[in-house]
Amino acid sequence: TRSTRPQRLLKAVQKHATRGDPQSVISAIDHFCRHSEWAMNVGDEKGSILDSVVSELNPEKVLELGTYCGYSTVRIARLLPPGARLITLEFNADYAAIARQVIAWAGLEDKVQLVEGASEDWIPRMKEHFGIETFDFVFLDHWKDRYLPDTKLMEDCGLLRKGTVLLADNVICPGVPDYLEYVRNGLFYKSCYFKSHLEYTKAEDGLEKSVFLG
Ligand SMILES: CCCNc1ncnc2c1ncn2[C@@H]1O[C@H](/C=C/CNC(=O)c2cc(-c3ccc(F)cc3)cc(O)c2O)[C@H](C)[C@H]1O
Ligand SMILES: [Mg+2]
Repeated sequence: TRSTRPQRLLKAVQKHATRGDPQSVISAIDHFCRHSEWAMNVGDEKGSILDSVVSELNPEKVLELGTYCGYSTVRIARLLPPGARLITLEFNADYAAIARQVIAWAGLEDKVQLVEGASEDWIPRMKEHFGIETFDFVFLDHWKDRYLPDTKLMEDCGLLRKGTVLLADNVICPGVPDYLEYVRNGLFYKSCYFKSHLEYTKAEDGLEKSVFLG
C-alpha cells in the first residue's frame, strides 16, 4: 500500500540529512515541505521565532504537546544546554514511530523523551513518573481545541511556576480563540503575539508567548 506523508518525510531526512546534524535534519524537512509535500511542521519562519524564545530562556525542563514528525522537537532539543530535558507527547503510534527516527537521525535522543500517549493522561503523571516539579518552557502544537483544557490541567497539576513560558503555534491559522482569550484577558499570564506566516505559505499565522505569573 502507498506510503504515508510522514513516512516520505522521514525518507527525505534519511536521504538528504547528515546523521547527528540537527540543522541538516531541519533543512531537509523544510525543503521537503516547501518543494515536495506540505506538512504541518512549525516551519522555518515560525521556527526561527521558536529558536529565539528557547535560546533566550535556556530552559532545563521542556514539555512539547504534539510531536507529529518531530520537527519542532529537533528545533528545540538542539538548543538545550547539557543536562536539559525535553518531554514530548504524541498519542498517534504511527507519528510517534516516525518522530523517534527523525530525533535519532538528528542525534538528539539523549535530550528527548518521546512519550506515546495523550496529554490529558500524562500531564497528571509528570511528577510521579518523570520526577518533574515544574516546566520552564511548554510548546503547544497539538489539536487546537486542546490548548486551553491542557493549559488549565497543567496549572491544576502545579506544573507551571512564576515565569514558565508557554509558546503556542497556530494562534491565527487554524486559530485557538478560547486559548487566546484566556492567556490575553485572564489574570494568570502576560502574553504577546509574534506575527508570522503559516508554515511554507504566505497566509498569516503566529505564535503566542505567554508567561505564567504564578
Ligand atoms: C484529544 C487528545 C489531545 N491530546 C494529545 N496528546 C498527544 N498528542 C496529541 C494530542 N492531540 C493531538 N496530538 C498529536 O499532535 C499532532 C497534532 C497536531 C495538530 N496540528 C494542526 O492541526 C495544525 C494544522 C495546521 C493547518 C493550517 C492550515 C491548514 F489549511 C491546514 C492545517 C497547521 C499547523 O501548524 C498545525 O499544528 C498529531 C497529529 C496528533 O496525533
Ligand atoms: Mg502547528
